[in-house]
Amino acid sequence: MRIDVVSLFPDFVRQSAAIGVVGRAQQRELLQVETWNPRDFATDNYRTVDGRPFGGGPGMVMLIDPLRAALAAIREAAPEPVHVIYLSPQGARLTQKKVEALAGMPRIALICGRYEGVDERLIEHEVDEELSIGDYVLSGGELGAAVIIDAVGRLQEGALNDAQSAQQDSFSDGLLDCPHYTRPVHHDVWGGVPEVLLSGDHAAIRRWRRKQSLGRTWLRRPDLLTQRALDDESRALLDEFRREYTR
Ligand SMILES: Cc1cccc(C(=O)NCC2(NC(=O)c3cccc4nocc34)CCCC2)c1
Repeated sequence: MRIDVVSLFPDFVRQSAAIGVVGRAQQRELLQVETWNPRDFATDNYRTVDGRPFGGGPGMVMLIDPLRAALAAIREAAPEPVHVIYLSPQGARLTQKKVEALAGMPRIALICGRYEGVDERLIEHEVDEELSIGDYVLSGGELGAAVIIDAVGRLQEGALNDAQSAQQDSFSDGLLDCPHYTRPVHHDVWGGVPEVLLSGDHAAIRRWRRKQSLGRTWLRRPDLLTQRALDDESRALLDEFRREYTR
């Protein structure tokens, strides 16, 4: 999969995609991330990329033409069609379901806003969808691009090892993770590790972890539970957790 990113801060995007799982996916050519700076497509001597907003008011708006020229260069760089995403607080909230859809595409382009954003006509004529990583104020869309690159990159076939795949699967079935513990078995200040994890009874451990995931999801993110049906075993485990919890 190829991801092209349009950003005034290409180094940030490139460096964040060069580490860890995504960095290795790039080295193994499971993923290709290219960055494009609109400033390189500005035609005036000052390499202008922003303009004053019509209607007045504070701040600047990113100009259409440098962005449009960068997108044209992106399209020309490879034959496959490009799905163009503008990272924006006005976008639909990014979900794992959306990430999985994007991960199956041959190419996506990510446009990162700065200043007050981009000229609306660029969005109307060049953008296929707007996506948001959350409801808070950011300085630019680059963190959104980094999130998409990571979430989509790790889903490329062969990118994850078994441990990482297991972690991926646990959230992918829509639940929060269970608690994790490591040595020491007894900590002088914080006590011990749940006995079942030391028992070697792998069926009981699996059951305990599933019950913890269900219980923590119920306690902390009940909204995630309404989005998915639970099979009989999970329903029984959650009921058991809830009975113990309210005791
Ligand atoms: C709730 C709210 C209301 C109004 C403005 C803003 C705001 O933060 N405006 C600033 C910009 N924000 C983002 O790009 C951005 C922000 C948040 C999530 C995102 N997911 O992708 C890109 C995202 C837009 C132009 C430059 C940065 C936020």
